Amino acid sequence: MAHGDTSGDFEKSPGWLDWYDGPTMPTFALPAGAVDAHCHVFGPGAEFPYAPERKYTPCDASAEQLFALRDHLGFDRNVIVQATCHGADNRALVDALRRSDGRARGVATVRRDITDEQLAELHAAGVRGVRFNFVKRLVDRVPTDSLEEIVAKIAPLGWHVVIYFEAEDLPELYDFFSGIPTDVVVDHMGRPDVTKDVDGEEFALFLRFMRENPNVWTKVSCPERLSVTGPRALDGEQHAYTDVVPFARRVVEEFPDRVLWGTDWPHPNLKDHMPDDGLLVDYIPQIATTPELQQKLLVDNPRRLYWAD
Ligand SMILES: O=C(O)c1cc(C(=O)O)oc(=O)c1
Repeated sequence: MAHGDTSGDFEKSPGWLDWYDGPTMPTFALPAGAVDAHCHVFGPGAEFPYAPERKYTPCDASAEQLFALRDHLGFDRNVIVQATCHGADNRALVDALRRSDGRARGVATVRRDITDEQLAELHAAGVRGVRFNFVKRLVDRVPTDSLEEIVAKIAPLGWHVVIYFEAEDLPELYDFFSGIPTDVVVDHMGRPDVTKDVDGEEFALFLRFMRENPNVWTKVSCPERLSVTGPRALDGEQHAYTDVVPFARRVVEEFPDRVLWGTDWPHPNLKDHMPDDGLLVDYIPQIATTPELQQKLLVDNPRRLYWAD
């Protein structure tokens, strides 16, 4: 079956862009032990059905395909994040973790009625966090009292909370986020609008959020999602997404010990192009400009958060 097919009874959402087949070999040599700290598996749908409440149906993207990409790009490990198309059914994630020989950790999505036994099973598989999603096109909003109940259950395991939201929603969510007692990891820098000034009010609020809350980390990932003017990581482009660079570089330089990076493979819901993941790796030295910063971003930080034990 071609990689873009979706199996089982599933048909991809109209306009779906499949992940890039045959990525180039990156020019940037990743440091030994580098972690791709944000990626997903999708299905395969015939084995691990997509959730009824999903807002999109992707192409399949299996654990084997993810691990092949890991090896091709030169990563040592993955952090696999539960994608919203699987809802709170973590079977595909758990299966991928179990096949990884300890080289993958996971972030799950759970409901408030999750039991301690189920959490222990997820922990044994390699899950180390839960994801709370506030992006309206991806999920229906879960009330904060449910989320607080989940935090109380996962905190004793030493897990953290991954949050995904858009910059315009940070003012409303600021106090709730600041009250989370565990480590917190923000997906994709809180999705700044990069057409705005990096010194402007919107990004200043995000930087203040990180400054005021030393338990907050962020992924400086997804330039391909945030970029408006590009250029795109395609056709050999070594300096892609220059409009996102000032934002990511600012965060890496101010918070070098609380940043992570991931490919976001297989890049759900991109509308205008699918990046060449090899060239996406070549974006990294634009935002982490010294070997010391690269070592923290790609090796030391993710290992501290996900492989402390
Ligand atoms: O922006 C997105 O569409 C997106 C979706 C998901 C997901 O569906 O889980 O995850 C991401 O990291 C990004």
